This record gives sequence, structure tokens and C-alpha cells, in this order.
Amino acid sequence: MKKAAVIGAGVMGTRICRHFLKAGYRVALVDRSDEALEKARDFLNSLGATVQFAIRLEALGDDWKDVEAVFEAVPERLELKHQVLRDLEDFFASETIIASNTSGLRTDDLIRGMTCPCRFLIAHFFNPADLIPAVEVVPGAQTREDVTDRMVRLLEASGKKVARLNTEVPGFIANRLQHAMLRECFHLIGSGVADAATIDLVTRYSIGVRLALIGPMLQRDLNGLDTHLNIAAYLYPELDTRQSPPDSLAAKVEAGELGRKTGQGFYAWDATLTQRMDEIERLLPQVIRLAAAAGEPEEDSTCLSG
Ligand SMILES: NC(=O)c1ccc[n+]([C@@H]2O[C@H](COP(=O)([O-])OP(=O)(O)OC[C@H]3O[C@@H](n4cnc5c(N)ncnc54)[C@H](O)[C@@H]3O)[C@@H](O)[C@H]2O)c1
Repeated sequence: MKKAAVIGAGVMGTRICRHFLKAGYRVALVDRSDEALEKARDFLNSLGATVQFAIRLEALGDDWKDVEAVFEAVPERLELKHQVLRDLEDFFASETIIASNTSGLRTDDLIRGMTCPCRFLIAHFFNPADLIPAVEVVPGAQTREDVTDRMVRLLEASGKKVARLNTEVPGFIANRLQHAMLRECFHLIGSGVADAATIDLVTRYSIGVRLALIGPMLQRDLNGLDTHLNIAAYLYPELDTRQSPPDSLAAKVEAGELGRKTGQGFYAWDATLTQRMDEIERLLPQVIRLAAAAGEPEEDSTCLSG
């Protein structure tokens, strides 16, 4: 049976662990917090699978040293990641791929202190990692080609849709797109054009429904690139180009309005809204099945013509 290890039993680590369990792996989950391990145990045991939980790497024992890959999902603090990556190098066999789930730290910064960064890369999952199919794989300048190939094969075989970046860039692909869109959302709200609920409504019922089935580039082909050029020529000068986060965002954070975690963000997080989010997570697999049913252009170039 294939084996993988996950370091950090938080939001991401627990779900990455669940993904590999569902893919038939034996999985070890390490966290230095008893409380985090206990929470993960409650969540993962419902699958009926056996996870090897450990408070320290050494407690795993020799049987776990030859896992195919270890996924680091500890908090986004560089010094902490340095320490963890060094420990992973010391503990795991030389053939084990060491992957970081960083949201945006650069490989050159992450590998400082590693002895053999050739077996290190970024594998960026999306929350919830057991449900959202995409993973961005970002090799660093020193990552061996065969290591990246192996990680791509491993993730694909486990059921993931893998995006392998040719060049490392901050924010990878998805976060760049998301932040470009959100910069404009804040601009629209700040200019009094629409409120947050109106932006959510128009996004969901227009570009949102399309984007789950076809990506933005294929969609542009569908609309006509000449039309896109005409619109881009007059619209680009109108779009927000600010180089720092919006003041209104900073003000919300300052006021403790962080969203679900503090009960208030753009929306008031009462019991109804919280319940709705749980329902949405139950709907997610259906949306993913629909997205997969739309196929890939390489597989079926006629999928949109009907
Ligand atoms: N939350 C997201 O939506 C999301 C999405 C993609 C990527 N990421 C990235 O994934 C990583 C983890 O994020 P998260 O949201 O799961 O964080 P989290 O705070 O929910 O969980 C981190 C866990 O790591 C544990 N930990 C801390 N130091 C440790 C150590 N030395 N050894 C073992 N465990 C240790 C903590 O106890 C905690 O349980 C970060 O790099 C983050 O940027 C997060």
C-alpha cells in the first residue's frame, strides 16, 4: 500500500490527509499540538480509515521513513517552515519527495537551510483539499525534473487535476486571478457602484456558472477574440490598478471584522449563514462532477458546440 505523510493537522493538513486516505493511501499525520491532533482524529475517524497520528516525527518509527511524499502544511511563517523542512530532510528517506503547501512563499526562500533542495517543490492544494480537484505544482530552480514528474504522476493517480507551472511566480495562478478580481470588487464597492451582495449575485449567476464548466480562455474563444479586443481597449483604462491593499479592507481587519471566524465580515455570520455554508460543502461534489462532465478541450473539442 502506498504511504504519504502530512505535517500540520490544521485546516489544510487534515483535508490533504483525507484526500490521500480516500485515494487508498496509508497516511501519517504529525502535529505538535495535542488539541489539533484530537480534532483531526475526530474528523478523520469518521472515514473508518486508520491514520497514524504523531506528536513528533520520531514517534512515527522507521516504517514511515520511506513514504512517497511528505506534505508540509504548517502555518505560513518562513522560520517555522525552515525548521520543519530541515527536520523532514533528516527524517525521511532520500527518495521521499518533500512538498510545501505554502500559499505564496517562494521556493528560493523556503529551501534556505535544506541540504538537498533537489527533492523539494510546492504542491499547493485548495481548501477543502479533499474536495477541490486542482493542485498547483511549482518546482523551484533546483528541483530535479524527475521529482516534479513523480509528484505530478502521484497527484494525478490520486485523482487530482494538476497544474504544473513552467515558471515560479508569486501567487501561482489561482491566487493571482482571485486577487485581480477582488481588487476590482473592492473598487466597485468603494466607488458606490454596488454592494458586496450584488457583486456576489452577478458573479455567481454570470461568469461564475460559466467558469466552473469552461475556463476563461476557452470562454473567450467562444465569445470571439475580436470582441474581447474591442472591449479590452476601452475597459482596461477604467480598471483599478492600485498597488496596495484597499483601505476599506484594512479598516475591516482593524475592526476585527474578519468574516466567519469573528462572526462579521461583509456579511453577519448568524446561524442561518453558517448552516448554508455547510450545505454548500455538501453540494460541492455535485458541482465538481458537473465541471468534470464538461470535459477538457483536448479530450473532446466539440464539448461546447452543442
Ligand atoms: N487555509 C487555507 O485556505 C490555505 C489554502 C492553501 C494553502 N494554505 C497554506 O497551508 C499551510 C497551512 O495552513 P492552514 O490554514 O492549514 O494552517 P492551520 O493554522 O490551520 O494549521 C497549521 C497546523 O500546523 C501545526 N504546527 C505548527 N507548527 C508545527 C510543527 N513544527 N510541526 C507540526 N505541526 C505544526 C499547528 O499546530 C496547526 O495545527 C500554510 O502554509 C497556508 O498558507 C492554506
